[in-house]
Amino acid sequence: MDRMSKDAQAEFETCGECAARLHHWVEQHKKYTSEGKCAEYIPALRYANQEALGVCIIGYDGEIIKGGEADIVFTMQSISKVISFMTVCMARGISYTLERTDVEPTGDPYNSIMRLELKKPARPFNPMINAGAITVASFLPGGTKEEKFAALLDTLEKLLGRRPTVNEKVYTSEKKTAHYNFALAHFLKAGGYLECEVEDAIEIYLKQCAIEVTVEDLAKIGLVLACDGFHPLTNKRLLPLEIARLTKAVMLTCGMYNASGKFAAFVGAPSKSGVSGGIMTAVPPRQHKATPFHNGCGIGVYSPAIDEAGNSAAGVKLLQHISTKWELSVF
Ligand SMILES: NC(=O)CC[C@H](N)C(=O)O
Repeated sequence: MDRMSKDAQAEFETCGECAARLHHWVEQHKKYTSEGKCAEYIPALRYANQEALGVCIIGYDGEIIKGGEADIVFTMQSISKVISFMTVCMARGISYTLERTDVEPTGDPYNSIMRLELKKPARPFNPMINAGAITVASFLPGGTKEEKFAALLDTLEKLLGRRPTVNEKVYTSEKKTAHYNFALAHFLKAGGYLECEVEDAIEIYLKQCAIEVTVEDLAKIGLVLACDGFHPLTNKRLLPLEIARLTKAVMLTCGMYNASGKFAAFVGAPSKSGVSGGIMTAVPPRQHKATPFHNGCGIGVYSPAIDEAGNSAAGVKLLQHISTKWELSVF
């Protein structure tokens, strides 16, 4: 018999009830946007609506629910690191990729340069921090920066069913102020961890950060990861099983930067955030058959006011609430 507590049974809801509940939770959590601030170091991001909060959940059977400002288009920023990592793993193999970036959490801010100096050889700690992501971007398959970036778009097109666009304004605005990222790239180049020139690696990396998505797009990718790379609605395998698993492990341990431990403890689902305020979450199937989305789901959240670690302030709080109520934790 399923492990079905009375509480869990009481929580059983139809999709319509879930949607109503989600809508209510979004309204309740809007107040937490005041605990964060829009990223200002990328000039174009500071004009986002600081009070926005939107969410989309897509379940295994294609059921989709949304709440709040769910139609806003925003840039992926660091969430794109998941896509580039998977693309390089698929094109070049897992061991080749892991020789160039480890999968260990750092506990440092995402743009920290410190460990590239402290450890020799200066292999980046993981692909979810900027150092690792710039290395990974340089190793995307292709002989030119255009081919490399196209390879990343190919993966996204497979996952989303459309080829996403780049927000040129965000890209050029970040490029002007990307001093940290250039510094990281020079260190990486000196240590032999870039396949292309510094300028090209930064161009690919910043362009991937400026790819435009919605919360529904993030939920779609989250769902495929939740299902170990298999798309439950089209019955197609989009990512190899071992790459989907590896990616989820890296998301869980490193995806929320130096708040990854707390996020694992209180939300407990592989997730990746970006400084524009997006969070992509993959919720694998769970034992508690009486809870909504127990067959797994993908979640996309957007709320641009971010906390000190660079994670969406209200987004994290909302995910924590949903996880507690619907038992989303993998632990
Ligand atoms: N945390 C993030 O989303 C960082 C991405 C951003 N483009 C940067 O490199 O700084």
